[in-house]
Amino acid sequence: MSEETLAYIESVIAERRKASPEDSYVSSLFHRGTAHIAQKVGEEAVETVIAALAQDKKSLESEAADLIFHLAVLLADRGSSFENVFSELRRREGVSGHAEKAARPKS
Ligand SMILES: N=c1c2ncn([C@@H]3O[C@H](COP(=O)(O)OP(=O)(O)OP(=O)(O)O)[C@@H](O)[C@H]3O)c2ncn1[C@@H]1O[C@H](COP(=O)(O)O)[C@@H](O)[C@H]1O
Repeated sequence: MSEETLAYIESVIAERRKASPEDSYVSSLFHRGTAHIAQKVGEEAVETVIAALAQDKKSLESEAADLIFHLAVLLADRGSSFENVFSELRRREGVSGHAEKAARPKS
């Protein structure tokens, strides 16, 4: 999924949240609130893991699409966007995950 596709999905979500919840699944998610949207992200993540472990590539791709879609709704609900997520990923470029974890403040 390219950045262009994610930007398109975000624009569809911004438009559809103005519709009535009866007509639009996107709008119904916003109306049910952050906790419900977050729960949907969790459910789709679990369904993605199950599809991966079942070694079913088509289901994995379908569940991953559901996961990314619901994550886009959650980011919008919290006033954020994939652009901010991409910035964070770009900030991490060139830093090994092992080195980054070792540099985290100890809790
Ligand atoms: N990309 C998506 C998309 N991906 C997944 N889904 C929906 O996400 C839901 C996930 O299925 P689930 O079985 O987990 O959900 P559910 O159990 O029916 O829901 P709950 O009863 O648990 O709340 C399904 O209703 C899917 O249709 C999506 N719904 C909408 N979009 C995009 O948003 C656009 C606008 O949609 P509407 O707002 O519905 O017009 C669409 O044209 C698409 O581009």
